[in-house]
Amino acid sequence: MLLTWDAAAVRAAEEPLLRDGAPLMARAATGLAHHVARLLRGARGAVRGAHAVLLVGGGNNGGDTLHAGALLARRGVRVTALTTVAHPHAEGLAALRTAGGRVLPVPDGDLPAPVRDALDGADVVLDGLLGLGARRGGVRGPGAGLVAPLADLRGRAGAGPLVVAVDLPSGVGVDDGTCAGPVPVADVTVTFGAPQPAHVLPPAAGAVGDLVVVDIGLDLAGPPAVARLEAADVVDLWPVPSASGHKYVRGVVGVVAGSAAYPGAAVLATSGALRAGVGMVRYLGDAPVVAAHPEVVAGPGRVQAWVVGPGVGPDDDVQRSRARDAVARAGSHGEPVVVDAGALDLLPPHVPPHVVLTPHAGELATLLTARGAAVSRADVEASPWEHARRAHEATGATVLLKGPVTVVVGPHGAAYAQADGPPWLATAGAGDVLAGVLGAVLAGRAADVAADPTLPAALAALAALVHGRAAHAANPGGPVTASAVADAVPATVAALLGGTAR
Ligand SMILES: NC(=O)C1=CN([C@@H]2O[C@H](COP(=O)(O)OP(=O)(O)OC[C@H]3O[C@@H](n4cnc5c(N)ncnc54)[C@H](O)[C@@H]3O)[C@@H](O)[C@H]2O)[C@@H](O)CC1
Ligand SMILES: [K+]
Repeated sequence: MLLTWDAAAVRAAEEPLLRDGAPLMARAATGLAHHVARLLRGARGAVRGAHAVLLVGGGNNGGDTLHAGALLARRGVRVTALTTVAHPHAEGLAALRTAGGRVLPVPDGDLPAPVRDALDGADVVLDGLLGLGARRGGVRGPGAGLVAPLADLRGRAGAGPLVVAVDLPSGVGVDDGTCAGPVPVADVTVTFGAPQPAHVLPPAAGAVGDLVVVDIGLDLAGPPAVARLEAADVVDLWPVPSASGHKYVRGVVGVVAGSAAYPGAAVLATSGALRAGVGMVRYLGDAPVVAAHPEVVAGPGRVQAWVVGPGVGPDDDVQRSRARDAVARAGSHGEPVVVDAGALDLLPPHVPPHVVLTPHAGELATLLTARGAAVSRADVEASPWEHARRAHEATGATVLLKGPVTVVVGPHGAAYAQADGPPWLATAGAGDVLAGVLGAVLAGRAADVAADPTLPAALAALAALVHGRAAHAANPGGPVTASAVADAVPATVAALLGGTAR
């Protein structure tokens, strides 16, 4: 599991070490220079003779970058520092100059020709404008003028420089993953001590690239902020049937899905549940689910978890009433419920955390707006983490917000950000499959869910992980259909449980 700590926790961990005189900046710069050299060797076969351009801001992030530049210069790299403040880190600047690095001040406004030429000729650009000290609003001042030219250079297919973010892509909201202004997009981010929420939360996570953590000796004592489940975590969470387990012990999922307009949603949600290895699926509705899946039992009966809402239309009073009943039962009897799509407007004022909402950004905006906050889809997309949290706080439910990075928020600080699926996964019906997979894992672990209010969040992240990986497996590198994603779930689970996955 990848754990992150917020800026205050990282600073608190640094503080006693700095008081004792531990050379944290030297450790950070040494690790940074090591990874930049490794990347240069990989990209061009040699470190010596490469051209590194440093984007230098006014704080210690710029200091790390200048010191790393000095180390690279000593290894034969031609280093140019583009300084965006009048007084960059003094020691770092002196070290770079002593090592033979060149320094070019960047003014406000148009970039002078030598600055443009330096960027044009760079093999690697180190983004050291802002790190932990970034205040909300993106990069301001002369540094902001470097972001667009850098993006243009990266756009040159195969010919642009490698971009390495120092600690964080400059200007991201460290604790909430927002990008309120222009942010340089990195190929690799080298962070120090511990990852932070912005490394995993959208939209900032999209600017991080590959994440490398350099150990500078921090002891992160407090609770982590946002987690990301990895392949190795699946075996601890997935409901694996015991040899003696019968179908009721393995979990029965009740599905309330589909309507005349969207019968396919019911088939896909049911596919997701079946392929994830549930004991049995009971289907309530008129869609041709049993024809598609003969193993499904039509009609009511005992279930361990519900999936309600996929393809349920706003005028379908019968399905809506069934969905409403399932959500109400979750409050009184404790069966977990996945509430998706057409059932999201049926929530009572407050529900327990084993009610898991699975909206996309537009649906979350509608849900929050219905509860008195004027929120647009764009607001949610700009700050998915904040809005998922608000939805959890407003409803009590565990919230899984779908997107390129799926964010999950539950009670007691349970929080996950999963980036497992390819962009191809943004396809009709994929969300129905996810709802089914999540219903299956909730049913399979219903007894544990009753005992641990944070478990639904972990299981929601688990379902997102498996769903995303199934999309990769369905057609590596190419388009997928929702049905193909569902079909890939059993082998994906087997690989993850068998330890054959990466
Ligand atoms: N504290 C420590 O001992 C360590 C810090 N390290 C580095 O230090 C960084 C944090 O350093 P700082 O606290 O100096 O902060 P930063 O270097 O992130 O930035 C602070 C500076 O940026 C300015 N600034 C803030 N928001 C801005 C914006 N939106 N646009 C333009 N300028 C803005 C501030 O006025 C200040 O001058 C970490 O990210 C890491 O790279 C590492 O050297 C490891 C050890
Ligand atoms: K940075």
